[in-house]
Amino acid sequence: MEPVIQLDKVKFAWQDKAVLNIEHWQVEKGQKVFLYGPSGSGKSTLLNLLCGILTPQQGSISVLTQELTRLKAGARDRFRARHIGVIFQQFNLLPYMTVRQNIMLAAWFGRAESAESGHLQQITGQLQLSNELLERKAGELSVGQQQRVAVARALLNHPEIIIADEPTSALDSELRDQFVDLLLQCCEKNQATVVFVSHDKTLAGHFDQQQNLSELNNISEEILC
Ligand SMILES: Nc1ncnc2c1ncn2[C@@H]1O[C@H](COP(=O)(O)OP(=O)(O)OP(=O)(O)O)[C@@H](O)[C@H]1O
Repeated sequence: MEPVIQLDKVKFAWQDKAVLNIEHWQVEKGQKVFLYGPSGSGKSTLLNLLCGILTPQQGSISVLTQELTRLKAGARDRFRARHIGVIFQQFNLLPYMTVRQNIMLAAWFGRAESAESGHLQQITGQLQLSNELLERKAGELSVGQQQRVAVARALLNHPEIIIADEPTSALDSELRDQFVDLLLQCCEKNQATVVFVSHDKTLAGHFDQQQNLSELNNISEEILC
């Protein structure tokens, strides 16, 4: 199996506070990884490193065989736009824009075919987003609808990797399970590898691999807290 994400000897500190020290970690193509750990253990920091939003002070982060630490900030942004779909905790939708406009924002930096309307229809169909809903302002949607829009935007460029940071925390447990099922089904159809972060260990069973960040990270929890 080929790794789509590989970290070696990665060290990251916020100012002088060490947060991550990871000897080796890899995620293989098509894997659906549930990454968990206590609050403050560095989950969001790790996701930001995988996306190239942050860079480590030491070590190597290879994504789809591209060494991210060798790219300048602009090149990392372009790489993320083409290859990684990110779903943020707060969804980051623009409330005054329509659902269609919010989703199509991803096409701006992405692949040319993402801007084709047939492609948009295919993604919105998978996520049960109706044509009527596409024309509504994002700020008028329920949390569950916003979540599906955030997934549609993340999938629009057919990314090889989906990274999701606690996207279920605002939902009750039944909706949470439904959302994770739908997300994983869509990722499967699009053959995307998934790294999903959550505190909520009841979701772990949906995934084929569980990774406790505290076991991966060679920094003691007393230092982190
Ligand atoms: N922008 C920042 N500046 C300084 N320190 C930061 C910053 N962001 C995070 N940290 C610190 O880094 C550590 C890890 O934070 P991080 O947000 O990655 O943890 P987390 O596991 O995602 O937490 P949570 O589950 O609560 O979201 C914490 O000690 C936090 O205070």
